[in-house]
Amino acid sequence: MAEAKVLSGAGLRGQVAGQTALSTVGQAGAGLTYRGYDVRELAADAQFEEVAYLLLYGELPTQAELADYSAKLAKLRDLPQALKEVLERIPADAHPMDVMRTGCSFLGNIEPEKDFSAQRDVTDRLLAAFPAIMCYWYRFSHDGKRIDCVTDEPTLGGHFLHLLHGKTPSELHVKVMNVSLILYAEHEFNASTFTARVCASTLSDLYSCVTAAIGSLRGPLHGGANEAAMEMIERFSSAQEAVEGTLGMLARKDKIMGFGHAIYKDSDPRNEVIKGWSKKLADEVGDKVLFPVSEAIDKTMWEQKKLFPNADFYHASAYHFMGIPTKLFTPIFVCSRLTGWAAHVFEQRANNRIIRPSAEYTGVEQRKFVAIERR
Ligand SMILES: CC(=O)SCCNC(=O)CCNC(=O)[C@H](O)C(C)(C)COP(=O)(O)OP(=O)(O)OC[C@H]1O[C@@H](n2cnc3c(N)ncnc32)[C@H](O)[C@@H]1OP(=O)(O)O
Ligand SMILES: O=C([O-])CC(=O)C(=O)O
Repeated sequence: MAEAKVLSGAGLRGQVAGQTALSTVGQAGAGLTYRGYDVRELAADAQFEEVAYLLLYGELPTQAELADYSAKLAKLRDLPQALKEVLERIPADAHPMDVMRTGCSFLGNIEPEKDFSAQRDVTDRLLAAFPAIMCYWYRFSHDGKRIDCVTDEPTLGGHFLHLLHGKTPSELHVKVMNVSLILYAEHEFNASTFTARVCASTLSDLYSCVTAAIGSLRGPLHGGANEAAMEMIERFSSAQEAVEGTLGMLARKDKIMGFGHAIYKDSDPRNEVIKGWSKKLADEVGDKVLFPVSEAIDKTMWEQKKLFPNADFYHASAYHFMGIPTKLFTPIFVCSRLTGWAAHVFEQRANNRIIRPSAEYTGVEQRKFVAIERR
């Protein structure tokens, strides 16, 4: 059974900043649960839409509820013309996380959350529209193509892959996208979720909370690590090179992206799941480099530093094997984590007090003002 990490020091580490009934992270036993369910069981047997429903509506749906929910999301996939026009103005070299931030924020202008009773409908709209926001911009700016934002794919993961590649995805790829969206959905008081809750605590609107959270997820110490991990893995052309390169990075005290965790002590339960799927995809494409390189880095990090891959590390190769461009990795995280962010906003609103911690002052003592001509 995994041991709990001793949490203390800067970054509010180990301090309880609020309550949640949504997930447990790093507790002995399961490691990660969503409303009491082990994430590994959800990833093995559930559909992402079921997990979204669980987080947003409180319980797993029945067959009929899931069918209604999936039909509701399918109807909300298309983008308003005004949003398409905004996306067309964003250059190809923009960062896709900035595109997601703008897309979310702009939708908040034209379809605002009028009052908090609309919070679930706004969330469902964003959940359905995010894949198209990402892919409409990507395909227009990179291929000069105005794609149809509606597909007949039954799942959000399949819908995303279809929009990106312009064709029906394979069953294996739909399965892996589904697993990935489940693994990334919720993670207690991580930096982006805490950002969303701070914003919610001022009684701001849901679009503002999500826009703020996207900004926090973008950084390489958080969601941006999946992209950064891919860039590192691609630098090596063999396992031997990867071992030498990793030793060099450690000697230079570089941060190795996709390793370590603020809460987990010796493993991230999401890693074994996505690593298994990455291996299946590696076999499917006949990969002889990326997966062995990833494993060599993984082994070296454990031997040298007792640092383990987090959820992001093997997501990099898994996404790559499905032909997803590296710069879209973190936006996929947004499509999934929206569910956790929104569920936390609902929780914060249901029992709110403005989040306003104190600071320890380290500046100069109080002193007399000196008029400008005497300075
Ligand atoms: C989905 C997610 O957001 S998962 C996180 C994704 N982020 C990454 O993968 C970025 C790389 N990892 C990191 O930067 C860190 O491990 C974080 C940000 C995830 C957690 O940070 P912390 O809670 O401060 O880490 P922790 O307290 O366990 O660090 C212990 C020591 O290991 C080092 N360390 C931790 N992770 C790494 C790493 N990936 N590479 C090299 N050294 C590391 C720290 O620098 C620290 O060393 P020190 O004591 O000499 O300062
Ligand atoms: O919990 C964290 O600090 C980061 C993380 O793994 C996540 O948000 O999924």
